[in-house]
Amino acid sequence: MISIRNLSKRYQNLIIFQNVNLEIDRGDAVAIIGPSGCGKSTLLRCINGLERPTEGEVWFDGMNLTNSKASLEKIRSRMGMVYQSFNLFSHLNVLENVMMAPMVVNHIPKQKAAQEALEYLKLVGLQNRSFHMPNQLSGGQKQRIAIARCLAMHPDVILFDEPTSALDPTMVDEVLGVIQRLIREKMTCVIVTHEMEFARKVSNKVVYMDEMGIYETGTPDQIFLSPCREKTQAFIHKLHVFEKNINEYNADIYSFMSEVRSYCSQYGFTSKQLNTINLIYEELIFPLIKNRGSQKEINFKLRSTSAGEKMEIFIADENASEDILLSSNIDEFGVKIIRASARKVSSTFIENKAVVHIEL
Ligand SMILES: Nc1ncnc2c1ncn2[C@@H]1O[C@H](COP(=O)(O)OP(=O)(O)OP(=O)(O)O)[C@@H](O)[C@H]1O
Repeated sequence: MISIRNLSKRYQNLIIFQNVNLEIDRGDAVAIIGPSGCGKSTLLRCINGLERPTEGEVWFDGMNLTNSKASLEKIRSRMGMVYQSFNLFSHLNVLENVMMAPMVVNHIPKQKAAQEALEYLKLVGLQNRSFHMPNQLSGGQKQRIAIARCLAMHPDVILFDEPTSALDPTMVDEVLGVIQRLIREKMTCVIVTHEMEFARKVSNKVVYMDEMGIYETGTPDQIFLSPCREKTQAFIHKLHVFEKNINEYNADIYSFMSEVRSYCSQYGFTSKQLNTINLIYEELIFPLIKNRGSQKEINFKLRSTSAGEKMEIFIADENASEDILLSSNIDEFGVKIIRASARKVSSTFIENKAVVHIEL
């Protein structure tokens, strides 16, 4: 239905995303998630032609939207958009807000437009507010009116741009409930959202954006239960990371431990865990650096979940083979103490680097 091909967007020298490819089929509910500022809303605006992509194409039912000959107005009427900020006409009542576009754009006679508008207001549970003005409604009600207004144009797909971000938390569910109903009724929906639980529950495709593009896509189970890539994992599990490249010039245990200590106190590490990190530095990292005899670095990464239930260390060395990291180059006794202090120690090879993984 919608095919996004090699789409890129830049503002002057600022690359927002590049080489985005995505297929959206009829009946899909696609959730677009990712950190703030990664370009989710910009991608949505490029899909419906509100924003012109720098490169690439968006195809909608066989029509190339990026081709200037395409009638954007005609296409937009089949592609509804619901914004964070509702965008209702403040001088029109609820019914008139919903009737407006069908009458003006599709030339539907007034009586028929009113009849249909009432149906859609009923669908979003607000038929008894038809003659209210927007300023008499709560945020959640305004957003449901915005959805009714969108439905009145009989769109083939609805793009939701953070539909609940501007709402008081008590009103989020009433709006998500309406969207969920549309999805159940097989309306094709693309939803940019920060509501992870909702995305997981209602979508059939999840797109995680990061690093100037689509970083990982999958089913909700793939993305939320077992994401493959590191940044997706960090985002989903709300991981905090402390990272440092250590070489022979900055291998100073006092400054290293002072940085680690301030990170650890922020994220609730125990003093026993802190002692283990100190030990790891002395018995594992420092001997490795000493034996390096070059300017090569060792990457140290401390990672923890926000709830503090998992705390891990990754030590990556691109020069060492897997076994060297944990045996021959370093003092066996030191490794034994580390093993005794940590929950789990293992080593693997990732992207040509030997990596020791220690769970504290
Ligand atoms: N007209 C513009 N000119 C320059 N930069 C822009 C413009 N519009 C957006 N940006 C930048 O593009 C980046 C992506 O913005 P966008 O709103 O698409 O991100 P987002 O992922 O939807 O963020 P959020 O989740 O916070 O809404 C941001 O850094 C933003 O500042």
